[in-house]
Amino acid sequence: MTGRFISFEGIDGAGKSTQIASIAAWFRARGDEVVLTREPGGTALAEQLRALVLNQPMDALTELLLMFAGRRDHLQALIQPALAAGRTVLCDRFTDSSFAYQGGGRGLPLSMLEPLADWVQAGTEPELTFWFDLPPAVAAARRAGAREADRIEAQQLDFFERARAGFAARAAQAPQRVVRIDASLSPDAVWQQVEAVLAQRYPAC
Ligand SMILES: Nc1ncnc2c1ncn2[C@@H]1O[C@H](COP(=O)(O)OP(=O)(O)OP(=O)(O)O)[C@@H](O)[C@H]1O
Ligand SMILES: Cc1cn([C@H]2C[C@H](O)[C@@H](COP(=O)(O)O)O2)c(=O)[nH]c1=O
Repeated sequence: MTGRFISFEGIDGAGKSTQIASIAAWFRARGDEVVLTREPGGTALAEQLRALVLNQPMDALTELLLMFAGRRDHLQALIQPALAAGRTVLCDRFTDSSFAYQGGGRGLPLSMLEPLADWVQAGTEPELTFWFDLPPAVAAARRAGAREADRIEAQQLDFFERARAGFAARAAQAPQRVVRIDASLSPDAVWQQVEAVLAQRYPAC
């Protein structure tokens, strides 16, 4: 793997999408070729799975399997070829979201998630993950002003509390990879934190 693989995580409404455009611009200014992508989704097949998983009723295990099925296609068809070509892949959500939402939120056991992550990723892991962290009530207020809720966004606050705890557990397990950003601040203050991490991790040559 020669390119950079960076992921962005957090509960719905944390402000990931708002920051990713600036992050893409930061890497492009350094001369990187940037690929912006997302999960669930990122390929034609995975986008079809996204439409199903965000809108159709299903049980938690089906939801988990569809997330990982889409991830497999996304890795094979888009992420791994882009990394092999030396590109910088910026991915709005990746496997940490499965641990937070299907593990924490839905309560599926880690013993179910861990082997799936191993099989599907086969060693491909983000080198850096920004975790945009904020209280679920603040995120819910932001979402309410922005758009209509999908099947997962329509969950109650306690679901997002468990998902937030799931992200915290992932950050504690991988402190070198996962950087917590205080996402409750203004967009400018959030950007200052992100930019400081980028400047420290990727100093100018
Ligand atoms: N730091 C911020 N302070 C206040 N509002 C914000 C901030 N960042 C983003 N917002 C607003 O909150 C809403 C959600 O932001 P955004 O879509 O970036 O979140 P997200 O993490 O990408 O959400 P999702 O994961 O559900 O797609 C938008 O209306 C956006 O303008
Ligand atoms: C990758 C992934 C995502 N989810 C959830 C998290 C969000 O509620 C939606 C995606 O919506 P977004 O607006 O694009 O953030 O999917 C999940 O539950 N499990 C996953 O693995």
